[in-house]
Amino acid sequence: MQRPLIIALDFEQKEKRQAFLTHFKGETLDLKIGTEGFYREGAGVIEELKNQGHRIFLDLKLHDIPNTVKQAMKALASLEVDLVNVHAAGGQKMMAAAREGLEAGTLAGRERAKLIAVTQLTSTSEQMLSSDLLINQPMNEVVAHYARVTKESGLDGVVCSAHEVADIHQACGSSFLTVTPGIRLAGDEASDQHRIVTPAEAREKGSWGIVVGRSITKAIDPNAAYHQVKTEWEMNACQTK
Ligand SMILES: O=c1ccn([C@@H]2O[C@H](COP(=O)(O)O)[C@@H](O)[C@H]2O)c(=O)[nH]1
Repeated sequence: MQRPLIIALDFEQKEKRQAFLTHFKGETLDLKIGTEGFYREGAGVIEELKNQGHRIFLDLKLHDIPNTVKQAMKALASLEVDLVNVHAAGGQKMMAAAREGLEAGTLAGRERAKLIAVTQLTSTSEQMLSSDLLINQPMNEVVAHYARVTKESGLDGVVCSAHEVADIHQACGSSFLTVTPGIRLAGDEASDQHRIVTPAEAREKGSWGIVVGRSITKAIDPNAAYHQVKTEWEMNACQTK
């Protein structure tokens, strides 16, 4: 994956996911399978999408004791996806164990999947951080701290909102990966997301990759919406060169 625009394939039925992809015949995509799709369809969905040539972010956000996460990552490594993740809230030992498991499960001669950690969900607001999680620090400082711990644990990057990318780059260096969901085309509903930006803003703020679900999957013309997002995301890149 190179500065990917990742489509979140969140559908309540396999048939709906498959119908959605008919809008993209002949295009190679960066796709995200999350808990909804993986719990329903199992590993078969990964195989199907890989056979079609797509690159995969398996977004299961593992969060458990270190040994359990290590063994789960070892098992997930056999799926040979491109990007996997854990929750940074699991702590340094858990994240280091995730990396060990991923390395142990990656076949010799194959490239290890990139491993990233969720800092604070993009559906979490500053107010929720303090009232629900009892974290009484500003969001950008909390996210930058989680990113620092993630880097010290040997991971490749984090999931965050684009609003925190500058602070993460300052704390961890600009080559540390920042994958940012919470992307909306101008005028689209935020729904359950709180820390949102447009694709152009994400690029301006320095996101490495963006994750886009409903702005594309719920669009009347998903292919047109995808290319609108892609143009905003890439056009900006040319301007900032
Ligand atoms: O902090 C996070 C981590 C993961 N996600 C996932 O990204 C997509 C976003 O979907 P939209 O429809 O564009 O809101 C979804 O699959 C989440 O599970 C996130 O939003 N925030």
